[in-house]
Amino acid sequence: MSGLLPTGTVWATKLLVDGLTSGRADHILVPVAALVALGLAAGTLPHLTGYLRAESDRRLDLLLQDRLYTTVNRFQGLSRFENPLFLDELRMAAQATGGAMGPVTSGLFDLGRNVIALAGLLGALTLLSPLMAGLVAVAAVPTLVARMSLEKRRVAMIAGQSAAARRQIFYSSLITDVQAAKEVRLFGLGGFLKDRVLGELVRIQGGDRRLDRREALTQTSLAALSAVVSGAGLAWAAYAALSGRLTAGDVTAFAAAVAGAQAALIATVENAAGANQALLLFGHHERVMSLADDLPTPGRPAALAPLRRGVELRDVWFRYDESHPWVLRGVDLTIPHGSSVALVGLNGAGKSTLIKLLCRFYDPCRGSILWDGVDLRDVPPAELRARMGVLFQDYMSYDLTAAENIGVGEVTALTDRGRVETAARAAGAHDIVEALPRGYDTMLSRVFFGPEDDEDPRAGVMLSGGQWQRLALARALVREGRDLLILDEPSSGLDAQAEYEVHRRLREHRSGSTSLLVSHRLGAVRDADLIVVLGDGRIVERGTHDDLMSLSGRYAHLFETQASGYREDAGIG
Ligand SMILES: Nc1ncnc2c1ncn2[C@@H]1O[C@H](COP(=O)(O)OP(=O)(O)OP(=O)(O)O)[C@@H](O)[C@H]1O
Repeated sequence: MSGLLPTGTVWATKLLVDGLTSGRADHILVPVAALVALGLAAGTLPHLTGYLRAESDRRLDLLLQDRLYTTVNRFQGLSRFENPLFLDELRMAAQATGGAMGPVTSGLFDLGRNVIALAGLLGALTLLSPLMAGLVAVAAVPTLVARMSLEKRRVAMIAGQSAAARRQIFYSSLITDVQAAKEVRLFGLGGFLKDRVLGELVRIQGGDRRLDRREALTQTSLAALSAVVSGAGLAWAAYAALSGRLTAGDVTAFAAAVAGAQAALIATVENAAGANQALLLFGHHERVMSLADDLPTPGRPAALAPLRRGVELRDVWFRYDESHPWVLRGVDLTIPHGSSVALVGLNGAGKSTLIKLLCRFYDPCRGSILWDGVDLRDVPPAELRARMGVLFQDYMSYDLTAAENIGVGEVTALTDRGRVETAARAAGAHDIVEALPRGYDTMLSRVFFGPEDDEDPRAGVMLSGGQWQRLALARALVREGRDLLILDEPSSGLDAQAEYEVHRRLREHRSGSTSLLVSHRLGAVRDADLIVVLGDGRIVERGTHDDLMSLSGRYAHLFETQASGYREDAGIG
C-alpha cells in the first residue's frame, strides 16, 4: 500500500494542476479528495509498519539466539573455545541479531514498497517521456553495482579487523576490570593500557576511514550523475510545455516522478545493499550452526554403567595442537574403583591436562581412556560427566547467591536447601555462609546492585579467596554419590586450620568412593591409596607414601623439601 502512495500522489497532483488551469471546480473535486486520502494513508501507514517491523525483529532475535546458544551448548569440548578463529566467528554470529537482520526481514517489505513505487513512477514517467524513464532506470545501474561492492568491502574489512577489535576489548576491559584494578594501579599500568586501547582503535578507524572516503567519493559522483539526468529532463519538459506538447500538470508530474523515481531507486539500492550486508553477517551465524560436533560419538554410543572396576588410561598421548609439544607421553594409569589416587608433579607436568582428558574435554591423540573397559570416545560426554564430581583449579565464582553458587553443581539441588547445606558442611563452608547477612540467600556479588541498594550491606557481599574455594568445593561435593570425584588443588587458598579440616572431611567423604586428588601440598596426599608422580608427561613413580619415601626418588625429594621448609620455619630443622 505504501508503495502505491507516491504514484497516486504524483498523478492526483497532475490532475489537480490541470483542473486548476482549466478553471472548472468539478475537475478538482476528485484529485483533492484523492490527495486527502493519500495524505491520511501516508501519515498512518509508517506507524503501523514500524510496529510490525519491531515485532518481527523481536521474534527473529529470539529465534536466532535460541539457535545460536543451542548450537554452542552442543560443543562439548574445550578446543573450539581456545581457537581464536572460532571465537571471531562466534562474535560475528552473535552480531546477527533480529535488529541486524532487519534489512533482510522487514527490509523485504521496504524493498517491495520501493519496487512498487518505482514501477508506478517509471510507468507514469513512460507515459510522459519513455526516453526519460529509460535514462532514470539506466543511471541507477552504476549506483547498484558500486553499492554492492562497497558493502562487500565493508564486511571483509570488519572480518579483517576482528583481531584488533578483540585486542582493543581485552585492553579496555583490563582498565575497568575489578580483578585487574589492584595490579593495574600497583604497577602503574593505566597509561600503558590506554595507549594500547587507542593504538588498536586508531588501526580500526584507519580502515573505516579509507572505506568511508571511498564511499563518499563514489556516492557523490553517482548523485551528480542523477542530478544531471533529472536536470536535463526538467529542461526538456519545460521546453515541451512551452511548445504545447505537455500541459502544466504534465510538467509538475514529470518533475515529481523523476525525483520520486530516483529516490525510490536509491532506496531500493540501499535496501538491497543492506540486505546483502546482513546476509553476509548471517553467513557467520550459518557457519557456526553448521559446525559438526567437536567430540563426535559413534551412531550408537555405549551406555555408561556405574563404575565397577575402575578408570584406566592406556598409553595416553596428548598435545593441545599439532604445533604444540606433547604434554602427556604414554601415560598408563589405573584408578581402581573405591580407591583414592593422588597425582603430584611439578608445575606444568600435565596434571590438569590429565583431568581434562578424564572429563573428555579433549580426546587423547593416541591411546585411550577406559571406563570399566569402555572407551570414553564411545560415550556421550554429558553422560560421562553426569557420573563425576569435579573441582577445577580455576573454578568459577558466580555472581549468584551462596545457595546458587553451590546448587549450580547439580541443577536439581538448586531448590533443595538440604542438599546444598550438606555439601557446604562437607566443604567447611556452612559456618561461613551462615554468618552472611542473608545466609544462603546472600548475593555474592555487587554487580547487580541497584541505586536503591546503595546503603544496604545485605544486598551483596564479597568473599575472600579461601571462602570462595570452599564454596567451589561444596559445588563439587553437591554431586554426591557420583562414581568419580576429581579434586584439582582443593585447598590451595585455605589457611592451615581450614586445610586440615577440609582434608579430614574429604578423607571421610572419599573413603570407599573413587577419587583422584591433585595437590602440591604433599601432606594432604600422603594417606592416598596410590600416589602417582607425573614428570615430563610420563608417570615416573607410583606407590603408597611409604613405598615412595623408601624409594628416595622424586616424591621423597619433593616431600623432604616441603617438610624441611616447615621445620626450618619452625626452627626445628
Ligand atoms: N589450553 C591449553 N592450550 C595449550 N597448552 C596448554 C593448555 N593448557 C595447558 N597447556 C600446557 O600444557 C602443559 C601442562 O599444563 P597443565 O596445566 O596440565 O600442568 P599442571 O601439571 O596442572 O601444572 P600446575 O601444577 O602448574 O597446575 C603446560 O606446558 C601448559 O603450558
